[in-house]
Amino acid sequence: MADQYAQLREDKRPTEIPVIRWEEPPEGPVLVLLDQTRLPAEEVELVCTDAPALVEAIRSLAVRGAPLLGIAGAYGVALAAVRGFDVEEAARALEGARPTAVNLSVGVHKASSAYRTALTKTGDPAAAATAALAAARTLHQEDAEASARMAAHGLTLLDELLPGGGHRILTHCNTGSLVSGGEGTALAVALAAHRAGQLRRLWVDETRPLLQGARLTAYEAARHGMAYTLLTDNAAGSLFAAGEVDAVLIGADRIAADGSVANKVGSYPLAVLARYHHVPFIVVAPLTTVDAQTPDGASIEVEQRPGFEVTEVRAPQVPVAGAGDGIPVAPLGTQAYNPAFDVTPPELVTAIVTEEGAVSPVTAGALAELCARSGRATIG
Ligand SMILES: CSC[C@@H](O)[C@@H](O)C(=O)COP(=O)(O)O
Repeated sequence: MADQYAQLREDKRPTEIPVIRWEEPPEGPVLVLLDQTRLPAEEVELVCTDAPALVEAIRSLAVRGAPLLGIAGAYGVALAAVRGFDVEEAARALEGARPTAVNLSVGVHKASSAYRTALTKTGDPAAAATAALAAARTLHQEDAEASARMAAHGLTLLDELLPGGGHRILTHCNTGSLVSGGEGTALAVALAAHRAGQLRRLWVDETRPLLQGARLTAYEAARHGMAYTLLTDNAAGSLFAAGEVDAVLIGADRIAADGSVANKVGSYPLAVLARYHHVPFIVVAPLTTVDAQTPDGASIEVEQRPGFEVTEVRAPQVPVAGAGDGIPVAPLGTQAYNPAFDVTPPELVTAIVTEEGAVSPVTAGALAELCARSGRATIG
């Protein structure tokens, strides 16, 4: 037990982290996921043979983070199609697995509409399943490309906003390779700054209650050799007050048409702190995260998670299970408030960086224009 993290301290493993892949063993196609609930203690893979297994993996956060949820949702539809299950039923279950990240429904819709179109055209379920899988693969590839472009645009923006270099960047939750077909969103920008010799320090919020910052972002930062320091979420205020933060970089689960940003709970307080301390607050997200159908922040559904995630703690090496399986840190029967996300209004966001460039200041019109320019005329 004492030395289970030794390898992580001296991490020399490749920086690329395989988080999701489609495999076709003789027993039939499967979706293989890196189980993120077990990180950083161990790298364990989960093999999904049907959509219900994937729905469970999504709910338990074995697979998580907005862009990856989209990719997983698309592969989940393909899995149901290839294995001959009811595709519409699988699509509904996958889409409903978590409510806030719009990418999940985008991914599910892309694969299921490819399936329906091919089925109408050919009448052949096998050809339709092939089309659904192709749509999932395309989304996976497009996300990798978007990730690289966001990193480049984000780095340019940082250079403009902070011309002196030597950035000290604060980030929240996990937004790297673990959530993406590529190197992620906000963390991809920090990584680009690191590679350019511009990152002095990555401040990593631990991100209570499920510790995506401590378990996952620190894990990724260590693998990349970034200079990082972990802090408790409530230490951020004193860090700003000490003048130690040059910029905040976060991802997003859903961006409403007015530019309101839903992201991991704790993002909004960081935006307030950043405004008070005159520090840029930058959101990095692919255009698949912009949701034209949701007009404003108040219309975003925020996922409420079970109270035991707050009233108990558990070690990452213990598989996630239900209430009562962790170590209690509150009296039995304590009620917990456990929203998974919060919403930051557009006026607190300095810029939204997408694969098509940055929007700053953040307005409904500027976002709509960016989406229209990219061919995603879904806004408005
Ligand atoms: C690019 S990732 C952006 C968000 O999905 C990320 O910051 C986040 O909040 C993830 O939450 P999670 O509950 O771990 O899925």
